[in-house]
Amino acid sequence: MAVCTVYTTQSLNSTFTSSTTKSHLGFHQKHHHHHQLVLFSSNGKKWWSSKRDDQSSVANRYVITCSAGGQQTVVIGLAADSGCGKSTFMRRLTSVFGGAAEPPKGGNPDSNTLISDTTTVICLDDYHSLDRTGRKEKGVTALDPRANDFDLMYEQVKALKNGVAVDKPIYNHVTGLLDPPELIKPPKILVIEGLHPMYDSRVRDLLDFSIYLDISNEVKFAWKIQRDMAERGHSLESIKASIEARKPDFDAYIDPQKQYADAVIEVLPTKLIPDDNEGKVLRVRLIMKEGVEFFDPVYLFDEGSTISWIPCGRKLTCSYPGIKFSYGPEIYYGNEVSVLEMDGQFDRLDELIYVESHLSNLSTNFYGEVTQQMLKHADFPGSNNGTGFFQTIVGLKIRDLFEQISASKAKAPVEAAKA
Ligand SMILES: Nc1ncnc2c1ncn2[C@@H]1O[C@H](COP(=O)(O)OP(=O)(O)OP(=O)(O)O)[C@@H](O)[C@H]1O
Ligand SMILES: O=C(CO)[C@H](O)[C@H](O)COP(=O)(O)O
Repeated sequence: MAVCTVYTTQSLNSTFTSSTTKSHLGFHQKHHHHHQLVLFSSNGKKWWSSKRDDQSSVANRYVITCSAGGQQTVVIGLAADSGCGKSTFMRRLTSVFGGAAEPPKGGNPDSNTLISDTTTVICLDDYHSLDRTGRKEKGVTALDPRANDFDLMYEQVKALKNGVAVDKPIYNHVTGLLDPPELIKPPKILVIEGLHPMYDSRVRDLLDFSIYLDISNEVKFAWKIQRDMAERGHSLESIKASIEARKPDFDAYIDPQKQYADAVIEVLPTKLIPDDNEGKVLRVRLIMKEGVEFFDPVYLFDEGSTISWIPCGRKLTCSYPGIKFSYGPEIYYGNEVSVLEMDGQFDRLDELIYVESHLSNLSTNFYGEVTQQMLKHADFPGSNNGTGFFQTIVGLKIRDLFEQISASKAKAPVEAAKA
């Protein structure tokens, strides 16, 4: 991997590691008078230079192309409304790769970024262009595209995908302000999580795989109450008001992204208890798009058939209201999908191996890996139902996708380094 250092003609600005053929660096600097940027390799040789892109809406933006050879970052998008389980999902995903995910060492304590050996998770809230006061003054919510900088999001995700580090802004959820940027180096896997990973078509096209967590209104409300009332001391009225205030923009800008997702985890109230309004028992559907490169949907018993399965009995302990699985082909937003559904909850996680052994295409490295992951994180929310089960399965599919993409890149001829 080649190491490049970026200088302007005047002063040193940032260092980045490049591991790509054809990297593009979107460079953003506020106080800069010279209009040329020169990129040097680690041995001091001039690598490439670029004039300022005066057509760009962002001041002093430079686009640099350099050749260095090597592997690309795999980019995963995870979309969901706030409080819908993205952080929990991320913890399950990074655990599949081993090693803990932590905020950047020695950086801003309010950073939203999580880094582990293989993955870096960035939160798209960091691309809010309006801070809390700005949004209030303009009367827009954070879900409104006008409160977000999609140009910068696109430039930076593209740069990272091409192996170039970026100075990413930080939205501080404690103060509601935009903090000074943090350096993000290109990881093996970049996860962009937040409200709008699939909203802008340019960003969407950079994604190697996309996931939408679709939590039905009833369930979202139950979770919000549990967290914001119990853990954050909010009143029931204020929680209701905040959900209502967000709903029009959620419906307009967030929800439509699910049509683009390669996998959707849909969380609904159970059908096993008539007129249930407690929201404790869940019916969860894993909707998997057919024909996605490097992604083979999971199936139950027989691929492409329609199956209904009640596994409760001798090998799986079920208390009221039991567990019901379904599987089959469907059409979702005009696309062919396979849907695996689980209604109900597990009593004993160790018995999950019985269910796991009836599923195929799980992309496990060994027999029982899903069950092992579930047991490892038994204390995470959703571990006794389809939310945790399907999140774990999607985590394994992402690992498989990453391995397949890496293997296909390794086979491709490597372009010679330019320096
Ligand atoms: N699968 C689940 N089952 C039950 N409750 C859940 C589940 N996932 C999340 N929750 C509830 O929702 C809360 C928020 O979860 P999490 O922090 O993972 O969401 P988030 O989308 O990252 O939230 P935010 O964007 O606000 O940080 C949890 O504290 C928990 O109360
Ligand atoms: O929808 C959200 C995504 O997390 C937040 O509400 C948004 O980022 C604004 O944050 P805050 O409420 O802390 O100002």
